[in-house]
Amino acid sequence: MCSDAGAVINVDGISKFFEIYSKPSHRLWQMAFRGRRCFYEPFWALRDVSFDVRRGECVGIIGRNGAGKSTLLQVITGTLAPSSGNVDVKGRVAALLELGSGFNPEFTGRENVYLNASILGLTREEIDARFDDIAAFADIGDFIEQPVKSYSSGMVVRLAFAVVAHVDADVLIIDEALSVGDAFFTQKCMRFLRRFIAERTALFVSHDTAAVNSLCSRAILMENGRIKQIGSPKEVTETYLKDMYEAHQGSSAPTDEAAGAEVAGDTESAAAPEEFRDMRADFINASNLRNDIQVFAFNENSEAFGKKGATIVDAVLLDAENHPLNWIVGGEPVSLRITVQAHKDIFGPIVGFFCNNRLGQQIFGDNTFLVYRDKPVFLRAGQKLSASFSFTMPILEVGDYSFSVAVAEGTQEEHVQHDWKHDALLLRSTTTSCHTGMVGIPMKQISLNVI
Ligand SMILES: Nc1ncnc2c1ncn2[C@@H]1O[C@H](COP(=O)(O)OP(=O)(O)OP(=O)(O)O)[C@@H](O)[C@H]1O
Repeated sequence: MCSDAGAVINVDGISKFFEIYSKPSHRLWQMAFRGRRCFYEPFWALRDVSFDVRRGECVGIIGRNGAGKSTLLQVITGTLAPSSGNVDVKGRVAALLELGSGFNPEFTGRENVYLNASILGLTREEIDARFDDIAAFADIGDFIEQPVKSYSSGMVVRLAFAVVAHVDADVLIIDEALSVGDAFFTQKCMRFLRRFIAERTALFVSHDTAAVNSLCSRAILMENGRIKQIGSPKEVTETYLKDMYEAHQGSSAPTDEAAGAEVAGDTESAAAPEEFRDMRADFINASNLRNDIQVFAFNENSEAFGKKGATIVDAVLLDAENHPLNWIVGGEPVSLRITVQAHKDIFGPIVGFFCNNRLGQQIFGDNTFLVYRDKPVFLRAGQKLSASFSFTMPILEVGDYSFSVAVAEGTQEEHVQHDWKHDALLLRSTTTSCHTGMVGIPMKQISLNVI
């Protein structure tokens, strides 16, 4: 293939086979015969794979289990030699491949930071200067002084990501690492990745089509060791989902039909509910499709920015009687109460929130500005203010979510941000009826009419 002169990564006709032996003894024979006879069957994990990645691109690689994604990344990072073809990568490459594969389990976190960062090209002085930032990013407390073998998988990925985020890499290669961390950490990584790929280059393997669509500028679909499609993330993830759907179609169909039959029952009587409520709510909430959402306590130490003329001291979800909730159900009414402490006089406070999914995509949010536009509130230093938002909780897909909360002063267009707390309130959706789109909207009415 003709390579692109501006490419940071050039993958040119890569093929890779693994030697598959039917008996362990054949491996010994193979060594003894030194290639004069062949005792293995070649298994082609990659066949004639070619593509370029330019600076400023983030390319997502998706495909079913065994499609060859990890093998491809290992060939690109140089941990695996290709059987044929060439790879050329310009600049410093930092990779997060198999979980913790770069760590020595007997060494402490601190020792592994020094080991890994020096392998990635930093001098001892550079690592000394960055160590505190790396430890703060990993946020694993005193575990940094413990051997890595005592870490949970989440801690390993935190430390590994913290190292690669601080080595001034030109190219970042990530293999599914983000699926291991918790929601706070995933969002911190996402914020870092967005900044990183604005200027540099990343390759990102994932089964998560939302992550690929959110982060990547291009995507590659792998199938049986070959490239099936290269294109926009949207096009490529659509093909991937279509392939997955076709492969699994048989098994999921009866469940959908069962739910549909119940719902379609009596559309006339359910046509005009007195309150806004999904017409299927009773059926859904009595089944394992109920959208159970665990609510964690307000995290006052979450990452924050702002001038701190006022700070947010609490955020809580409440029921209709103003009782704090640690469990809510998607599709049901709920209130979010945000409490602000003023440290100076604030004229015209605006309090708002965003609900983010685990990729940091803002899926919904609101603020108090429009309601108080013509009657701004005056808050004196030392006073507290409570802002309340009552709404119907959308139905969330299974996964981790967070509320970011903020207080500003001024107008929608021109304001001073006093306190923006990322991920102040964590939610975990454990079961759901929502499998398409970013959230499910409760449906007031659904009907079928033969006309
Ligand atoms: N060392 C090895 N020896 C033999 N076969 C291997 C080896 N490593 C990978 N394979 C095979 O190569 C194929 C591609 O594997 P690879 O791990 O690259 O797939 P993948 O797309 O990353 O899959 P997954 O999504 O499950 O991680 C698989 O069929 C796998 O079994």
